[in-house]
Amino acid sequence: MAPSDDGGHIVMLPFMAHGHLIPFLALARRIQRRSRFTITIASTPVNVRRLRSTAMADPTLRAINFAELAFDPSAHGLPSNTENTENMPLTQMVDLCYASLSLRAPLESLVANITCREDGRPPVCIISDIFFGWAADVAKAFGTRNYTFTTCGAYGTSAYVSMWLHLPHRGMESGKFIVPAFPERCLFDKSHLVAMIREADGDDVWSRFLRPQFELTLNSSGWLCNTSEEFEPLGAAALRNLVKLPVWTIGPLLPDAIVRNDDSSGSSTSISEHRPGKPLGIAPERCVEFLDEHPPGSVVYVCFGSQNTITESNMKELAAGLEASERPFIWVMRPPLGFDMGSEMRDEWLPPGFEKRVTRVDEKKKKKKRGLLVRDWAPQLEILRHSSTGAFLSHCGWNSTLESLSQGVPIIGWPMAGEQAYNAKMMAEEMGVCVELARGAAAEVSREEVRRAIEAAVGDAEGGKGKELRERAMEAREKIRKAVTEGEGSSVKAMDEFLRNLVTP
Ligand SMILES: O=c1ccn([C@@H]2O[C@H](COP(=O)(O)OP(=O)(O)O[C@H]3O[C@H](CO)[C@@H](O)[C@H](O)[C@H]3O)[C@@H](O)[C@H]2O)c(=O)[nH]1
Repeated sequence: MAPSDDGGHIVMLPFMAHGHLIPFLALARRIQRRSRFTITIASTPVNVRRLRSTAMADPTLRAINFAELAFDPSAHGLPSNTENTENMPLTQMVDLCYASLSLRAPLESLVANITCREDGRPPVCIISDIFFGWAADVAKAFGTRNYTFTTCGAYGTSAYVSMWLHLPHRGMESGKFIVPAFPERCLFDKSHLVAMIREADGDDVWSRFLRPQFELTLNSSGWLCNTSEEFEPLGAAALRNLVKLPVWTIGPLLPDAIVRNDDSSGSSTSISEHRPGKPLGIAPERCVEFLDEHPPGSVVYVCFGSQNTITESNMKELAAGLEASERPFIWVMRPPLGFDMGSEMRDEWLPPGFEKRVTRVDEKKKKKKRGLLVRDWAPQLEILRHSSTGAFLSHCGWNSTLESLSQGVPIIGWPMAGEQAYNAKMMAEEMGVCVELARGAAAEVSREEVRRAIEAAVGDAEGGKGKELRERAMEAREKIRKAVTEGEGSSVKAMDEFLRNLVTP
């Protein structure tokens, strides 16, 4: 436990995306458990409503306060109620980023109210997302501190932020390049860059939003990162090198049930409601039932996070590759790129007869169902913690990465956006826990490549990578568990140090 504090107030400001809201909630829970601070998470009305309903259902979150910050999407060219990146095309995402700048005035009012309510004492600090660098100015104006929390890993964050701060990469002749803050041996490749950064020149829409925000985060009093020292030694060093501020590696912020040293494959409803305020596309029990029918380490889980999808032609090839692999699988499906991601799936997006073939049970031949198709949202944690799950075909979002490796499940990487390609690079080069299938949502993937990647991850062929990948993934799992072990874990100590620092004048 951290030293006793005087029960001040912490205000948290997550970016409006599930991949950010989820770790912010987890951070709030962790701080609350280890201190007496009052915590208020501030966000737009739709997001607050969802967060509240999650907190109501979870006793460990009940004491957390939520504050609505007034937000008018239509004033920024967004459809009404569009307050989250979920199912949002990239073209709208930039609008949401610019629109988020309008949260400054409501945040100032909130901080002023808290200050007034607490006899002129401002909040102890504002913990804000890396996309909200402006919160450092708000904190300063109220005579309090600001800490930046990156919901991504240290390696991925350092590469992402450093590349935006050191533009341009446009017209780069050679494929390989060094990224400031990283050692020379750690060369990056042009193919790691998503289009928006490859094409950025400092004066494009993304540069004009991201660069000032990242520069402002460097004025905060320190950074928190959702990782641990032993899990990402190179990334942690790179992040300190880049931001030149104190960095507390307080992660992975995962539910206790998933990190606990518990090898049982049973289901748990307590960890399934993972998307604030939205229902699951399938009951966790059905996934567990499917997984129970297959041998340990045999099932491939396919899911691309909360906001990514693939092209229609890749969807067909992925389906054909999964079929050709002859391995059992669970696939979380969303409409392909170019279609409304929140709409119903259509048969025409898959090879003819695919669903029927893979979900058929042949009683005579005693053949089990090969595939479980989940619409929109799966109970990912339950699936990953089941001993039958053998590999995760993932977009390499940081939460998915941590969730998978915390269970010793190796990754078949298909990074698509943000810092995902850097996560995949680190997992392949530094950790040896990932085979990369493709880079970019629009990369053309063939069924044979899919089949081979699956075989490399779950197959046992002599000379294949499977065994080594699984061993490395188990090593990663141990590092994660060690970091969050009460009393001795590096992340537990880092959290206590951070909390101690908050009460130090
Ligand atoms: O069917 C699903 C799909 C997702 N999830 C959960 O949703 C989260 C998804 O997070 P993540 O894997 O990080 O993916 P994104 O939603 O794409 O996350 C965004 O935020 C991350 C950092 O916070 C970044 O690493 C990513 O690049 C960025 O896209 C995870 O907790 C998953 O368990 C489910 O429970 N069921």
